[in-house]
Amino acid sequence: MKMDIFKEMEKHGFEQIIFNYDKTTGLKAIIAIHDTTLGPALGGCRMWPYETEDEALFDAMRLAKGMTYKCAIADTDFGGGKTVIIGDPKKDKSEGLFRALGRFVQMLKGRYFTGTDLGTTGMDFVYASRESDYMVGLPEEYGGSGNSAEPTAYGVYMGMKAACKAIYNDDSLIGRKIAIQGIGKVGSILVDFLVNEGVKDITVTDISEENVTKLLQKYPFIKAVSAEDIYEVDCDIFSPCARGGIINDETIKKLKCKIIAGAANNQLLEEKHGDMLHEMGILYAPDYVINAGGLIQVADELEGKNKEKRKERVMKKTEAIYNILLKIFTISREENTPTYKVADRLAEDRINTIGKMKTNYIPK
Ligand SMILES: NC(=O)c1ccc[n+]([C@@H]2O[C@H](COP(=O)([O-])OP(=O)(O)OC[C@H]3O[C@@H](n4cnc5c(N)ncnc54)[C@H](O)[C@@H]3O)[C@@H](O)[C@H]2O)c1
Repeated sequence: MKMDIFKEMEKHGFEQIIFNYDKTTGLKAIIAIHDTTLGPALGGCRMWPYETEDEALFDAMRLAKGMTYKCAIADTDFGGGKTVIIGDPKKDKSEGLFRALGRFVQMLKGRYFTGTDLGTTGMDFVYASRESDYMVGLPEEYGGSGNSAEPTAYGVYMGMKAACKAIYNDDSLIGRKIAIQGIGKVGSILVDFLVNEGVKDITVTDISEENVTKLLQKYPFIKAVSAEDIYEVDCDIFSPCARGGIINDETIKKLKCKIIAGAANNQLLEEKHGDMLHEMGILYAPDYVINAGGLIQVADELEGKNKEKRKERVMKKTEAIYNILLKIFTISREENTPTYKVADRLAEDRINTIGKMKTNYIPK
């Protein structure tokens, strides 16, 4: 069935969707701009061999809307946007393709900033930045803020502490049992933070044996289980740091944790799974709140403040995830409402308040 684009835009409050085709390179890219009430739209560029155009458009829209909420709750002055390139990142990349993308983004004159996401790398955007002033998250040697995994992992670590504060009235993680799904860029740094605090009972899984071996060489006391067994690990905190959609009808029955706090985007397959977690008494740290560390770094890069102090400043801002989550957990308990719904409401409240405030007339 073909998607009714304007109906979907109306339903989800979209401002603009741009279809970009470059005759020379064959670039096919969709830029979705969801909401720019707080400021220019911000959101990465994904490259994926989508089977249909509808699938690509749906992904761009879903991710762009998610960015609006993420930017709002993380206290940044940016809106939500996303780009998807239809193509195979292993075969279809070229200098021309990304420079063509850069030119299309440049045409938007700063309404939208983009950078890496699934299937794209910092170097792709070094090409794009030759044609555009609106690329972010470039490698540090090219003046960008570089890898965002560290602030993301730090935010997840702070989020775990906030969740323990809410449940045990103690934010120390020492003595807690923690199970981590995915020990890639974010998961492996998260382990460093945990070990550094003194957490001993850590169980991990990864479909990459190489990643598991590397981590166990570094920390021989860590346990590893198969990818299927991670859900059933008896733990205080389950931390999804691999892929989305992993809280679903199948896995939810297996969970033995009290808290879900991880970096993966779109952890709930459907909203109903957030309701189910709430009913089961499992405290869910909404994904776009707890994993906002990377976004906070990119937003800081765009604000263009003193580069030398960037890391310090970004980590400090990321620490605020602790307080935002505590607020969400408190409201959720007081109003008996699932945490994901509370997070959405707080994000919408901020957009509405700042949006209305901006209507006050200032003479030129
Ligand atoms: N990197 C960031 O700054 C950032 C920011 C926000 C959100 N995220 C999200 O966090 C998650 C992790 O990001 P990353 O940068 O560490 O990615 P990554 O690709 O470096 O790591 C993901 C790891 O998960 C493993 N994995 C994949 N499927 C698995 C499965 N079914 N079971 C077990 N392991 C599996 C992979 O082998 C890999 O090691 C992703 O969902 C990403 O979208 C990342």
